[in-house]
Amino acid sequence: MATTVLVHRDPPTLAAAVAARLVTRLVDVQAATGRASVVLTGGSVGIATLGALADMPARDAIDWRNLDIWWGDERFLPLGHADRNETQARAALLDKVGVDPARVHPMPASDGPDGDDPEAAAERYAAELKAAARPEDHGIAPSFDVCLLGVGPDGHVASLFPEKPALYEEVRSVVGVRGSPKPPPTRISLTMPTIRGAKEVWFVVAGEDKASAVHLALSGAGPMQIPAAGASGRTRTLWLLDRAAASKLPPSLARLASP
Ligand SMILES: O=C1O[C@H](COP(=O)(O)O)[C@@H](O)[C@H](O)[C@H]1O
Repeated sequence: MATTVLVHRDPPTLAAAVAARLVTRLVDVQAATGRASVVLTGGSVGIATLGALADMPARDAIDWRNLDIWWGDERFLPLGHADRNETQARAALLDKVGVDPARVHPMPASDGPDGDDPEAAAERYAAELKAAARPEDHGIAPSFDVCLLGVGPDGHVASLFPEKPALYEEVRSVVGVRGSPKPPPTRISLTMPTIRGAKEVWFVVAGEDKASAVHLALSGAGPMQIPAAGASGRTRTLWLLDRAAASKLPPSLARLASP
């Protein structure tokens, strides 16, 4: 499995580069198979990437109606809440392109059918993933074509935080998370085995406050301390960084993509 680190000048350049890369990858997969799937991330650079994609004429090359859209994690809040990753993704991109609503798979909200019960909501999402998994996926969730992941300053990915029980989950594809160190405290997250089932994992990370976590993840830190260290794609893992996030990496590891 190949790991590549690419460094871009600044957050807007990074967001535009990831958006362009996403167009190419999804178009290629759709040309080969007629469909594609992507897992979205929330967070600053994750949403900026969706905004950059919305602004890009090349977005029309994607067959939006044959794209399944999933989320890596969600803040467990009422539907339409401004802090939900879903709300932000819809505003930045999904409301502007011709997605098939049946193929957009938001994680449940805290005012949904399971009420304020994140574990039940996680089970509901797990059932949706299982129903979408095909025999060739060899698992209880689809083998996503691209899984986008932000990384927190503490090294968290999705809503898998250092040393928290969700990180140790080996069986379930989705878990409810309580007591998140980053607000809001209640969340839903894909588990590490589900993330690792993706064909490609792309970390998208900007900012100096992430530099230590990025360095530790890429220099052999344990995944219980730095969750990002435990996430990888089955065929490819890409670290897409801005200069500040890459500032603690040895030059031998990081290739400057936009000088
Ligand atoms: O809360 C979350 O944070 C992480 C990282 O966000 P960032 O703003 O530090 O880039 C994000 O990946 C996750 O989806 C989100 O729920």
